[in-house]
Amino acid sequence: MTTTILTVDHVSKHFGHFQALNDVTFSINRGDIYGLIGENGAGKTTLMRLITHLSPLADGKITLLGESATHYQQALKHVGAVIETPAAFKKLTVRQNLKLTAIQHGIQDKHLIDQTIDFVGLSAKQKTKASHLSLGQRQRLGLALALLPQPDFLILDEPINGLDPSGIVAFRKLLKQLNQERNTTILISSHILTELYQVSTKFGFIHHGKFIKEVTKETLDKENESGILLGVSDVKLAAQLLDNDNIGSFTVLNDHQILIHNFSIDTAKLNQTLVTNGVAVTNITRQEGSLEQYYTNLLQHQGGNQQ
Ligand SMILES: Nc1ncnc2c1ncn2[C@@H]1O[C@H](COP(=O)(O)OP(=O)(O)OP(=O)(O)O)[C@@H](O)[C@H]1O
Repeated sequence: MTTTILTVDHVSKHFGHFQALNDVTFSINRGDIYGLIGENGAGKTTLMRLITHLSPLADGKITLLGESATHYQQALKHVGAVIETPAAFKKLTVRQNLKLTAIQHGIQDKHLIDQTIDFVGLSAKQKTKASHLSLGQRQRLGLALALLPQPDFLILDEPINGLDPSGIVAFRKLLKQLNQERNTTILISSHILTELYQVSTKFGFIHHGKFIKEVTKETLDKENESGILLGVSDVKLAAQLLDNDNIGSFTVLNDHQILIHNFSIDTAKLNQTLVTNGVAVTNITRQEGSLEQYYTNLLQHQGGNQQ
């Protein structure tokens, strides 16, 4: 059963005469890692600020963990967020910042502080004041503060900014780990689309304040013609064998090629099945279309990216 964590229903936001969000409607299911994509000024941060009540909601409705009105604040206790500058106290050390957050959330378990510092890779810096941390380390501290209360839903606005390449890899692992081991649902925005592609299960696109498209990673891969490209001597027989093997969705591209819309198949096993049944396999390769390309095409259909 899918549970909806967040529903944004016909939400608009004005700053004076300027409309930053225009009738935005979408929802996020439990377990999703939802990548939010849009140009500078598209409205991503504004949307995240509305969800977390950092900015007042005037038009539309937002339902968080089933709550939209009086108990919204209660629901927010299950949300961790890093939006814009992480909210650490500069004069306090890493550890003191976490202690303070623990007190604010009534967290008694002292090990949780150690675990969280370790989890974000700041053990060596736990006695360092927040003001003396590098940009990437401050990002990690912000994440630690958001993670400490073990939220069900994590909202991250451009969290990869300022991380070095190994930091980005560690961060990706960390998000996947949170999602898989703690079933944490994540809403994340980033302009680094290659990275966003690697972590997200679904993508939402915002353009000039409008929510223009939502696509699952699976559909995106299909539309991008991404998957395992199989070169075979007999496509008809190969297709039958793939069906018998319940390999999942695939497309016969031409007389010699089949595209399997699933990167996680066991290619060695597949090769063996085909060869044993008399199908010569000429090649098995990964074919990847990019999220960047998909986004560029989407913007072209929106009539370019003029302001
Ligand atoms: N407090 C404010 N007052 C006036 N305009 C605002 C305010 N906050 C945001 N805006 C405007 O709303 C629009 C959306 O801004 P927002 O920060 O949500 O964009 P974004 O998608 O997060 O962009 P970026 O990728 O650059 O971070 C921008 O044009 C911005 O100038």
